[in-house]
Amino acid sequence: MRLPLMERYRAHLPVSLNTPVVSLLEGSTPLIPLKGPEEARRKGIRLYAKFEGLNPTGSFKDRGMTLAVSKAVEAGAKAVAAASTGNTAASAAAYAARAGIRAIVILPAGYVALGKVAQSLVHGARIIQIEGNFDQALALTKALTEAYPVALVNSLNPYRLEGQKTLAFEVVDELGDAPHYHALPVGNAGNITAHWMGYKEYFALGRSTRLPKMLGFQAAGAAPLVLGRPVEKPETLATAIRIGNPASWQGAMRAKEESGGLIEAVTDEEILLAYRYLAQEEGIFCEPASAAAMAGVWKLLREDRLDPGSTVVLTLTGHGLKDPATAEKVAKLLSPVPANLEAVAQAAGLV
Ligand SMILES: Cc1ncc(COP(=O)(O)O)c(/C=C/C(=O)C(=O)O)c1O
Repeated sequence: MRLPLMERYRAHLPVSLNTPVVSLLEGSTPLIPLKGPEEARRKGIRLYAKFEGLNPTGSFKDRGMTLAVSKAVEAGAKAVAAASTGNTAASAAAYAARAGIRAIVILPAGYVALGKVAQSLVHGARIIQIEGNFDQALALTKALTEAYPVALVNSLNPYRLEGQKTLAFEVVDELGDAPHYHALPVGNAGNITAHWMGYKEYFALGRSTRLPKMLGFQAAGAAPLVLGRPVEKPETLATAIRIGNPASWQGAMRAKEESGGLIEAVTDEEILLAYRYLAQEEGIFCEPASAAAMAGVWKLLREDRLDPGSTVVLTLTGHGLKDPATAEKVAKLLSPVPANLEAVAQAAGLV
């Protein structure tokens, strides 16, 4: 029987018997062994995809939201608010509906993928689109929750990171140890901060014999952590990580430095190649931002920067259905054909 995430890892979370469990049975996502590109196979490097697109709202955000909304309800909140590039909004909308409280989401107009807007709409969230980017949306949301009785559920809320650290627990529980490397995309940087928290906690408990090197990847047009300064006008087709001034900047730096890892940039072209590889060679449909992890690992493999025989886990953070428009950038839909066998066989390339 599948457990709510908060029950599976209750001993490691800031909850008590007074904490309601607002859950959609999130977590326990599959760790899928990849065939891996030739550059990995010839060095005996094993790749695994932690597919977070199979969470209830289709992204890793559910791990943090189950805890943040549960703790907000425990504190008597009647509404939660989040700025979002889309997935935090979708998750906040779903968990607020689950809890019977209101969700207010502030989105950068024109830069949120269709699937995520649909989710926030259908769950009944109050959607406010601003004429600005995510960083401005976050500043406004912080101001709103300071001025009115609304709980902030962005990753500035520590309960979000506490929930998201459970991904590391699941990887160690399943592999029997931590991987040598853990790769993931980085936008607002809550997730890399939370992954590192989880790995350190489990290592301190003796549940693993090693700590992984954290490999964070940003889109080249939205790479403040790579440049070492905020990016005023971040641009990338991976709209989930189109963020110029990460709220968890320090957490990301700690994860990189303490783990001996790295945070580097990948281009939109490399992201699309990885996005297509995962879908067409591995059968995994993730959203573009998630593919940045694959693009980054591929780059390190080409540059011979990963140890032979090592194990690499990639967090694929969101499902590809979130952003159907991007699918058309890697595959073209053929025009309709007459409804007869000859035309169909010809279009199928069989004659
Ligand atoms: C699919 C996907 N992949 C990667 C990230 C980056 O994680 P962080 O580095 O913890 O921000 C996001 C983040 C989305 C939001 O920040 C939001 O939804 O507001 C995402 O949706």
